[in-house]
Amino acid sequence: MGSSAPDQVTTGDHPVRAPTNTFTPPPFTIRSIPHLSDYLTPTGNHTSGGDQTVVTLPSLRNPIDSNPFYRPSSTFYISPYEVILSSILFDTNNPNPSSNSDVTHDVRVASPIAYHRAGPRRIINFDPNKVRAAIVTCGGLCPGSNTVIRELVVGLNELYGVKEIYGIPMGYRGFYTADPIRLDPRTVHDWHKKGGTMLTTTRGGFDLQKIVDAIVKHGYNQLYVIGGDGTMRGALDIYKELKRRKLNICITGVPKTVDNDIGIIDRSFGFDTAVEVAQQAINAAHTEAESAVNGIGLVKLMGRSTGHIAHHATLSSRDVDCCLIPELTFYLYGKGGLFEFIDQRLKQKGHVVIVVAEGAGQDIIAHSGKQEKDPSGNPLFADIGTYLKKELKNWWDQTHPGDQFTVKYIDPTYMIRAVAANASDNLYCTLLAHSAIHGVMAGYTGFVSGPVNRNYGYIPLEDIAVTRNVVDTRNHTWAWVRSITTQPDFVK
Ligand SMILES: Nc1ncnc2c1ncn2[C@@H]1O[C@H](COP(=O)(O)OP(=O)(O)O)[C@@H](O)[C@H]1O
Ligand SMILES: O=P(O)(O)OC[C@H]1O[C@](O)(COP(=O)(O)O)[C@@H](O)[C@@H]1O
Ligand SMILES: [Mg+2]
Repeated sequence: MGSSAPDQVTTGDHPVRAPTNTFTPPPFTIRSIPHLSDYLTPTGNHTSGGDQTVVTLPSLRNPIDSNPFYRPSSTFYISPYEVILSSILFDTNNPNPSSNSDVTHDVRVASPIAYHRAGPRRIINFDPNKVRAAIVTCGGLCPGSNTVIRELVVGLNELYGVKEIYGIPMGYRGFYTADPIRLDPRTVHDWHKKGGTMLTTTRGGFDLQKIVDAIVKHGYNQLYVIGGDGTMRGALDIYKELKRRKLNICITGVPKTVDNDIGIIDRSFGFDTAVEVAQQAINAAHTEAESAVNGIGLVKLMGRSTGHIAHHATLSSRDVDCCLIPELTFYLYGKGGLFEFIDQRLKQKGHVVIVVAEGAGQDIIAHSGKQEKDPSGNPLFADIGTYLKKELKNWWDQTHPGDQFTVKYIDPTYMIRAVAANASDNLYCTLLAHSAIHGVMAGYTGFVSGPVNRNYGYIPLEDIAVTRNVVDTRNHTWAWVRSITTQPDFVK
């Protein structure tokens, strides 16, 4: 059988050798981080709500200067001029990629955003002896939350000498319903080895005025909020209210989401750990399917509106025949559908492993009534796993009556997030916590810390609250999934 020759390239568009030339990157826009001095005068008198109050923002040398463990070098402190680019890919042949409609989804952008670099500042705006820090965890569990809490407590104490640190139980509602827990390095010393959150967490209960009133009542002046997309939207509201009331209180977010659905940052902490634990479920499904006659191993993984865990678990495993995520529309019956693919795969190798994200395929499940929501307003989805299991059996009975067939459905749900962080997530949590502390001690507020192109930056809460990180099914990593699984693209 003769092989056909590849198409001849006749244009000069794709030179064989990489061209070298000079290239001027497009201009980038620097995102400023809110600072207390935006609405408080550093040294003077200040009017607040009709009352004459004196607000002083002290300018102090960073106490790390005199910390015997650090010996800061000339490059130790981060200057306000150091920034990180959000996009580090450029098409040197097309400086204005957004003008090309074929690449509108491309990460190469005409005008990248730049974020300020995270890290210690030479001058700080808090007297460590007057800091009362509060730490709260909100939303679902995520491996590493306890590490972030631990490192916030230890970092505040050991880097800056802060002594008054409190944990807020029960998430946002805990500000106005629960007694704070005093935290010190001894209390938290082994928390990085524990899953969950030692502070406890809840969904819902976000009452802005009650929360801010409680913050004022307790005299907190630094707020560290660990949570996901919902929590960050709440933190933005708190920041705006603190600013409206002209309060000398900083708030920062530490982005936590096992689903990895927060945008701008490279990935969220706990995600790596969750993908690692998901391998155990996929391995079990593979073993069960392989040992059966016409065996199907079906694994449902977390991922409410994004399929990152399923996507990465599939790429890591290599045993998966089909990966279904919320970003991918699919159908079961007919040509090019899931069941046709499964039929072919069973004939080829006798078993099939399917990984499905919990938010996938909601459109194919018949719904009755209105969408249920959790106390935070997140949609509560129908169980795609049990639905697929039932439909698979119906389909098989109709198309292969009497033939052996087994579906083993594994739903590890909370097992992938209710674990302690792995080594790389633990390290990541430490850097996040320290970045947050350095920013707040320098008077920055309304920001989150996170890795942007592998450098830690400060990103305004305003930006984080509106971005979402979804799986791009048009890019190379999804193409890689398809090449591993050879699953259909479900285009009718
Ligand atoms: N749009 C919003 N504005 C203010 N608070 C919110 C918003 N969305 C969620 N929250 C609050 O943030 C907290 C956590 O939200 P949730 O969506 O459950 O988890 P996560 O932050 O992990 O995504 C809850 O207390 C919820 O009430
Ligand atoms: O049953 P719970 O605790 O509400 O959590 C379930 C949800 O939590 C998640 O892990 C996401 O949680 P967050 O948005 O809080 O990070 C989803 O994948 C899942 O749907
Ligand atoms: Mg969320």
